[in-house]
Amino acid sequence: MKEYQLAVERIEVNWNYCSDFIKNHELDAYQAKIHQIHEQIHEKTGLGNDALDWLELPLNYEQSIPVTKIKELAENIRSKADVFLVIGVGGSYIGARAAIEFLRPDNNSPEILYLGHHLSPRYINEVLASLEGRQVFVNVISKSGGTLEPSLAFRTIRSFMEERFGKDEARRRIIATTDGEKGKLKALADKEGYETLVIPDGIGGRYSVLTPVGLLPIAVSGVNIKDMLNGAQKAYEITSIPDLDKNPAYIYAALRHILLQKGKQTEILVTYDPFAGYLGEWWKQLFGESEGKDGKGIFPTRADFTTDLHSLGQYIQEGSRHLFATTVWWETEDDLVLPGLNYSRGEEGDNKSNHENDDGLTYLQGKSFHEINRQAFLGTVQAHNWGGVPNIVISLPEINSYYLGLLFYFFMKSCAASGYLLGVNPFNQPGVEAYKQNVLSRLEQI
Ligand SMILES: O=P(O)(O)OC[C@H]1O[C@](O)(CO)[C@@H](O)[C@@H]1O
Repeated sequence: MKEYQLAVERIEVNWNYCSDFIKNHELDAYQAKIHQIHEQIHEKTGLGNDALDWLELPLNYEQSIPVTKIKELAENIRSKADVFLVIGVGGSYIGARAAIEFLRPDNNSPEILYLGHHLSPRYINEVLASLEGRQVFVNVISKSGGTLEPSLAFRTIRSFMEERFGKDEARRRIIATTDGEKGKLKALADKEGYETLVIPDGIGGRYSVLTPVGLLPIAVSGVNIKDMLNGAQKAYEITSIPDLDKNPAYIYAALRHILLQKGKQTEILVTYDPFAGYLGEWWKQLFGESEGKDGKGIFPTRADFTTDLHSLGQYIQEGSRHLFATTVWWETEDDLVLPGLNYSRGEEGDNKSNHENDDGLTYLQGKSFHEINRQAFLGTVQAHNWGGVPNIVISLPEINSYYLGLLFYFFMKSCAASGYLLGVNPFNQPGVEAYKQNVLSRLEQI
């Protein structure tokens, strides 16, 4: 490999700001291993191979996903609801929230609220209060159908809905997204006659954003889910090449693995847009649950720049050197130009009263915020690199559903390869059970 970047279909992975830490011959040495991993993923012969049904999902999505049904349900909800309540935790809500908050709901969208992702009574009370007097529709999402937080939230909301709308009308307003056969939620949905959407077998929560789990809420927000699936389809194409030097998902996996071998045990996903916060949360679950096992794995965390440069920036520049960053940079057309301040508080012609450069920022007048943000990004990756923090940069050309679908799939594919590079099963999460069992046994005693 000669360059420090790989651009395919306008997604670019750039490791220029890792050059003090990664030499391209080290990357080249991953070629054979990546070929082997590619085979394990695509032939489904590796660890956890029964959970790889997300892999080809975008390829013929019209066959594997009930897109028309999802769109019809979404249109019905959009025409009737003031509030759409998404109940779920982890992979059963974060992907949808990431897309909705990043792409921003359109004007015809109901307000979208989230429940079932924690147990705080203050929060639940506030959501309940905000439903009063409004038309409410509910999507309860749980693959297992028995996770504590969404189950408790759904019981609370069922009680509210049945009291408020009557049992019959309540059941017309509830959609359950769950397993096609098993689980308490499936049994309840059958008994009550709720509309159901099936989470395909062989797809774990954190790999499910492009299934009905994510697609119904995303469609309710007004996003074109076909565009998103088309983006994922393109990502399938460009990440289904076994060659490391042509496949951006494998490059990202190999770069992370090299950095881990060099003691960089913490990865910060950096974005420069506060609407990308849940995208970072989705990425955190994806990599955290997939890799953190058997005493291995990079600890994934996220930061929102430039905001967090004023809190974490000091540590990143000069603290313990166990960090690397992955910046996701998006081009945007949604820009704003820094205005001038051509006012005068005194008499016309009175030079003393000309305050237009009071803040010393007139040199930036007429410049766009996006360009200023870009300079902040470029200045920051360089400074952090000087401080011993390597930076991988992933760039995308536009903020839209197509490129978000592409990015979701890119990360999932990369994560599968990353897990195999580490030698772990990237599709299970046995460690989550310990806390769950412990909490449940305590709850039985209160
Ligand atoms: O969809 P479910 O079964 O409620 O699970 C929600 C989340 O909980 C976990 O099982 C871990 O607690 C995640 O892997 C999953 O995304």
